[in-house]
Amino acid sequence: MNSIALKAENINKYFSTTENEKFQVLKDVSFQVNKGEFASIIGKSGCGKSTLLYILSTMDTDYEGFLYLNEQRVTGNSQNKLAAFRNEYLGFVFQFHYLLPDFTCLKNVMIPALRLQKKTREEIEYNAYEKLKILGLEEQALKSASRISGGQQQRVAIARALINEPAIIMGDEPTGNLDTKNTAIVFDIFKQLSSEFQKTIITVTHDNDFANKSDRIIEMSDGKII
Ligand SMILES: Nc1ncnc2c1ncn2[C@@H]1O[C@H](COP(=O)(O)OP(=O)(O)OP(=O)(O)O)[C@@H](O)[C@H]1O
Repeated sequence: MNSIALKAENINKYFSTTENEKFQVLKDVSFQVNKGEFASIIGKSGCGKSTLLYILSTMDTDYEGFLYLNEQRVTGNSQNKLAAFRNEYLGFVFQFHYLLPDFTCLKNVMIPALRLQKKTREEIEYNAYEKLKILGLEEQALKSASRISGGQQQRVAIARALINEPAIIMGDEPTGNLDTKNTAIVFDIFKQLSSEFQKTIITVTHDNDFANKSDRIIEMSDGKII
């Protein structure tokens, strides 16, 4: 049987509008994603995708319902415990790469591992090179992040998301800023990460072609999964 990487159980989320009114943005959202599955969350603007991803990423803890990641219940854990959990199990790729422009690509990839302080600097450097190699960027390793193309920058950001060997990679419009060619490259990387390396990928996207090619589409409408 497939093991479950992520399970959302009856998630409700409200935002306060005025003093006495609440607006329900997520309505009884339940679904699960298996280990190694590549899932895309789609739906019209304003349907609640980013709000959901923010909860799934453990960054937002103000919701009703339960969230399980890597077969552990994370709902109700302290902020410190959640931060440690994120460092160990989750990798993030955003629409904008947020690389440090004056640092080399290699250093950018190393930063999350240096912060974790679990390996020696030499080991981390070796691992960062390996990640850049998987992404076809060994020749860019020693260039500053500001001196490579947009597509390459996004691949460095993916390498950085992989450095701590997360079980789950979450993407918020990871191809939103890329042209067709680079979108296809990023798609193929995610596909490879899921099929070859058993990483679970959960990504919000506006790109229906991208979503259609992924293993699984989670479609939302007006705060619900449809
Ligand atoms: N902090 C907030 N306070 C109040 N309402 C919010 C807040 N954040 C989001 N909303 C509302 O919740 C709804 C869902 O927003 P969300 O950003 O999750 O949608 P989305 O599907 O990700 O949209 P998009 O595709 O445009 O990014 C929207 O109506 C939005 O206006």
